[in-house]
Amino acid sequence: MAVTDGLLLHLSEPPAAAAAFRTFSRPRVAQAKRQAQATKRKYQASSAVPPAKRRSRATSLPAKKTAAGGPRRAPAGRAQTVSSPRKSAAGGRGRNQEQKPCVKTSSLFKNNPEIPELHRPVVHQVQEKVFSSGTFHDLGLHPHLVSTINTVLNMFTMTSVQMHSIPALLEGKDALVRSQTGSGKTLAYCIPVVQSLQAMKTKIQRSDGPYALVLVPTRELVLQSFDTFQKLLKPFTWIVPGVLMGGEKRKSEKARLRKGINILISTPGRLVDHIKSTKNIHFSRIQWLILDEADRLLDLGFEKDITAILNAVNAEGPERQNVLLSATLTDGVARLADVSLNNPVSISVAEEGPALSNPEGGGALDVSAPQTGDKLDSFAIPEGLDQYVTLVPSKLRLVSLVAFILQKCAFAEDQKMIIFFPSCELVEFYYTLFVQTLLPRPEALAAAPLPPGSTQLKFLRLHGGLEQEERVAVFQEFSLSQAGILLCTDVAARGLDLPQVTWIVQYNAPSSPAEYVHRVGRTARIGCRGSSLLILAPSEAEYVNSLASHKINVSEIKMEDILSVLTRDDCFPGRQWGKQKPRACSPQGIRERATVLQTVFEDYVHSSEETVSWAKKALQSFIRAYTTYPRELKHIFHVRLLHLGHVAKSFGLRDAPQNLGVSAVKKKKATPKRPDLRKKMQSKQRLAEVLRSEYASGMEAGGAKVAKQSQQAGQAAGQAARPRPEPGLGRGRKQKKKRSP
Ligand SMILES: Nc1ncnc2c1ncn2[C@@H]1O[C@H](COP(=O)(O)OP(=O)(O)OP(=O)(O)O)[C@@H](O)[C@H]1O
Repeated sequence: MAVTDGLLLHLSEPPAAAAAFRTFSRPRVAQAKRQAQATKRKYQASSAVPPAKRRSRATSLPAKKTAAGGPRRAPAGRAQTVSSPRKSAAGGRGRNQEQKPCVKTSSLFKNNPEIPELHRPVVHQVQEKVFSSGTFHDLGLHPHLVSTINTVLNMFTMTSVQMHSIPALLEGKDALVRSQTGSGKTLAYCIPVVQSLQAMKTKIQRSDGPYALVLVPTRELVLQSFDTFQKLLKPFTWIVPGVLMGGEKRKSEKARLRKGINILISTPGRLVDHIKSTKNIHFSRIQWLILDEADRLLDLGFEKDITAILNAVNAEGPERQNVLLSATLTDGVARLADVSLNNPVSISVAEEGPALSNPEGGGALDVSAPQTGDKLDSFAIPEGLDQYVTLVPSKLRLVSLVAFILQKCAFAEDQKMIIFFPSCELVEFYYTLFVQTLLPRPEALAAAPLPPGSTQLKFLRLHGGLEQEERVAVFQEFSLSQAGILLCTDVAARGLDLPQVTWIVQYNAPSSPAEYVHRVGRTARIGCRGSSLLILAPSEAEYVNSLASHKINVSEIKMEDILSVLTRDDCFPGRQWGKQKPRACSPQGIRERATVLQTVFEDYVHSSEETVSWAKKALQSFIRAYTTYPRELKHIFHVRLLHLGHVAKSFGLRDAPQNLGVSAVKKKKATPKRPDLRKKMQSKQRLAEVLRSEYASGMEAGGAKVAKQSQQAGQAAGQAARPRPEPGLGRGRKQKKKRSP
């Protein structure tokens, strides 16, 4: 296994950060010449320090001793309580660095791969007009419902998707609804459901049980949809909405089901659990079946559960209306809908091309039979969304991310950023690392308050491995916050309506263009502006073309522009940057400070064996996630293309762990006779496992969920050869009496 270009420095004074600064500030004429000639970008130029191995022996000290001591800081607030290792370590905005006699730092800017020029094709994004010219008054709804929409929700004008969906659904049609993220699809189905149920001739009784069943992929979405129904139902108190979702006590859910729920909102896994184990659940009066985020619900991770639910509903239920909604209803879903819905209308607000004609009508409406083909492969992107990509060598990924956080959140007020990671373990790792190294201790803050114009960073994290209570608390805290940085998995990618998010950062590329669209769709909602940044390694640059083939346009931000914030002395208050001032914004100054920052992370990670092994596990999780990219993206994201030593740097590890790649290789050797089939199965199985664990029903026992999940994920590869369950909807359709999606 390749080892990173480690560099050992023996220093008594000044402290570690300053030491790194000095090391990297030597004049390098030869190098400058090389730089001028090279086709490489200037930030990849090597440092002229001697190779690590030549210098290391005499100066090496065990990593543990090199870490700065100091009292441990109690993290502020509930959401910052973490279970990860938290030994005293270097770092922390404001932490004293003076104790460090010796530090091993690394040449971040050496031996990096060339950053290619990004020739991105310019494509015309599909766009939609968010608002229509119609008002809720125009729909002929119950006057109390209209006044609730106006006074409680403070909404008057309909969005385009609402203007077209609500009348169609009120006419009793099945529908496939596709419109961009943040365009108001939730109300597009909630309003017709409430209008139709309140108008029933025989007044609904609570004990009647469910009339409407709404399925969504995550618990947060359950709560969000429930909240909307609750508000709309204010004047119609006899109609009772209720939720079933993982993480809650099954007993109390059973009691609620016994009392009666008329509009039942649930995640698939939890509902299946109740179908199997609860006597009081029945679907004999179901009139509405809504699948929000339908493409996610119908894909690999949920097939089985949805099949079980459809079988249960079809067995009992009368004729009902079915509605599928998503910003990314794909070809497969449309075909499926074509054969399984009853004469459905397809409502799509999207319009091809840059200009929006038909401003009066609320965007081009396509109410037709479900479409297939190219049109469905291109997803509408909110007009107010500015999308960026940056190419960053693996070694520099961590410092670049942190520089970006500092640039966007430390010097501007009211910045809300969501950062997507590929697994729970990665979220936990970076969350703890950032809380431990980037936040000032309270006593440091008291002694030296933040410089004027800079903002205290606040980190939160959300993923499927957290206890339900904490998930709800984090979701609410981030929703209500004016500012903050939410580190999360794709559990937050779908449907979440978190107000005023200004930046979406993707630390890894998502596994499909649809997931990309949903992730970036957490900002620029309902006509607002927002921005997104996708971080790619140089070897992953081609992903930009893949996005372009789905009509997604991204502009490049150069890594050096991101790193340049580090030359601000106030960007990392309390940190000793060294006695010399860096040459303002010079490439050399940027390199020095990036190295200082990297040293902070490496010191923390190498402060104990426990933290090292924790970082290794996070790295392992990253690699595991990397193997789950689908076949069509494997030529871009293949684990063999990763330089593990360089990737290790982005986990604060100085060297690549020796045995990490081996497991993957070993598994390949245990190949059955059909490698083509086996490979396909393996990656699909892994993806399914990841999805299942991420969107789990929450029925598993409480306790150390994060640890349990990582263990499960660890087993996923071992289960790779297990046959995939039968595709659920096909089976469901055969067994169904009438119609089902
Ligand atoms: N007619 C309207 N006028 C003003 N605001 C609205 C209107 N309809 C919905 N909204 C608001 O727009 C935001 C986005 O709505 P919603 O979450 O339903 O979008 P969505 O299309 O379901 O997005 P996603 O595809 O991401 O799930 C919400 O805050 C909602 O309250």
